[in-house]
Amino acid sequence: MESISIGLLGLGTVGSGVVQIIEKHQDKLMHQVGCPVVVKRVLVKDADKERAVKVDRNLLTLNPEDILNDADIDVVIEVMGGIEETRNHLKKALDNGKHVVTANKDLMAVYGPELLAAATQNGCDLFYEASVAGGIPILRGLVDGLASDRITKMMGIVNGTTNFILTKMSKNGSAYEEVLKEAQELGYAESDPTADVEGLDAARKMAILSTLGFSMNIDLDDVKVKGITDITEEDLQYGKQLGYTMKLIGIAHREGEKVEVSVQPTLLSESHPLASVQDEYNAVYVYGEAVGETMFYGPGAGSLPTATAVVSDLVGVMKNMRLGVNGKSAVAPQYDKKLKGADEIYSKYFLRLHVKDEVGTFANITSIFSEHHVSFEKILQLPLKEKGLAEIVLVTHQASLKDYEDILVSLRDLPAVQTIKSSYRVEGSARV
Ligand SMILES: NC(=O)C1=CN([C@@H]2O[C@H](COP(=O)(O)OP(=O)(O)OC[C@H]3O[C@@H](n4cnc5c(N)ncnc54)[C@H](OP(=O)(O)O)[C@@H]3O)[C@@H](O)[C@H]2O)C=CC1
Ligand SMILES: N[C@@H](CC=O)C(=O)O
Ligand code: NA
Repeated sequence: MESISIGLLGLGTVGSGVVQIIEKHQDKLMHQVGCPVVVKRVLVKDADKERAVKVDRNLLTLNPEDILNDADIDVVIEVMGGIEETRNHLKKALDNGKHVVTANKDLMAVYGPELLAAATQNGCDLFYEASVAGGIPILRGLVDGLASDRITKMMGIVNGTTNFILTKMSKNGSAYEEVLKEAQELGYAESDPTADVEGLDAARKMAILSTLGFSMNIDLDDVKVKGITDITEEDLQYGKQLGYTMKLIGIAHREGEKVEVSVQPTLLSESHPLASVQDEYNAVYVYGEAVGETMFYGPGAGSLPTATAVVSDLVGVMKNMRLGVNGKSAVAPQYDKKLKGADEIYSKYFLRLHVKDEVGTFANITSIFSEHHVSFEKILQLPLKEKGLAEIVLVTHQASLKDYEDILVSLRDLPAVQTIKSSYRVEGSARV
């Protein structure tokens, strides 16, 4: 091969990083694959836009066909985002025999199986390491590093924006809106940050992780999702008081043939290794039957960290090109999808209530829990400024999601309960 020609879809935060790494690490790329890597065309929306990296204007195009139909382009790198239009672009690239590297978890969570099948049919590679946990090589870690093991549980902080927000709110008492704006300015957030803060970005990544980790086609719709927009300062403070730290955690748990996949704000024991993951950093805690506990840690967002994963995938494609084995690495899921029911999902829960401070309130509340065979790890009752009201904060022992949801229904019907202020899943045991 004289050189490898790249067509780049997008030249934003990640695309700019890709160009920088290809330029600055050209010697390492050449040493590994035996030929230079050349960015031949770059798709953008606005050719006159100021950019983080200098690119010859003659390389820029507003027409994706200039890349998708260019016979000289070997690999399409997609870092433009979006779903439907981008799906069509990548399908066309694969049908035209071009290998694809993408960072697009929105796309892979919804159309991953379809595009992977198209890649195999066309003898092309489709790699997407950057789509989950940015620069952390978690997908290769699962597919290659832990290929011999059966994964039982994965717990991940897989969204850098929300981890950055929760870190600043918890450590500095910063205001949510102010920190979200800072995350956007730093290039961590999606173009529409709703995907970050409502948990959808993390859910997409958990769907991709679970599909690979459990070898089961987990769709985005299978992932129960809640974001961070309802978290209050009181919740953060009570969590700290009880020995927990608030994180947006993706949980994927397999018991026998059945799995549960969810994303929610979670009070995590301060002693859990994930509790130390700060700012835009991500981490995925993987439990395997044979390997035991492992943790993959690193920057989950940002231009160069994410671009590192993208260009590393490009090296993987180029190595396969040299060996003539492109399009052969995708392994179809081994197991039929079987999801746990609410009566099979167990966790501890944090609950904060405002109640009437009168005789019998506490007894009525605790009897609802005992009717569902749910006991308590910790309970606090404190008076409120509002006359005649008190605040009850409790952490349950392990309870099924079904029992806990039934308890919440009964509490809402109890006259003594004025408001259910907040409820969170709890992972790990707090300090005594
Ligand atoms: N930012 C991060 O830390 C991470 C991002 N990702 C993923 O990487 C992808 C890119 O993210 P990011 O770089 O942050 O996004 P940006 O918004 O910074 O960049 C998107 C780029 O794509 C171009 N583009 C977007 N839509 C079109 C279109 N319809 N036609 C032509 N060009 C288009 C834009 O052009 P123009 O510049 O002219 O506007 C821009 O150059 C996304 O899928 C994201 O989810 C994954 C991991 C981390
Ligand atoms: N917006 C995402 C970017 C990386 O996937 C995040 O905050 O993690
Ligand atoms: Na990754």
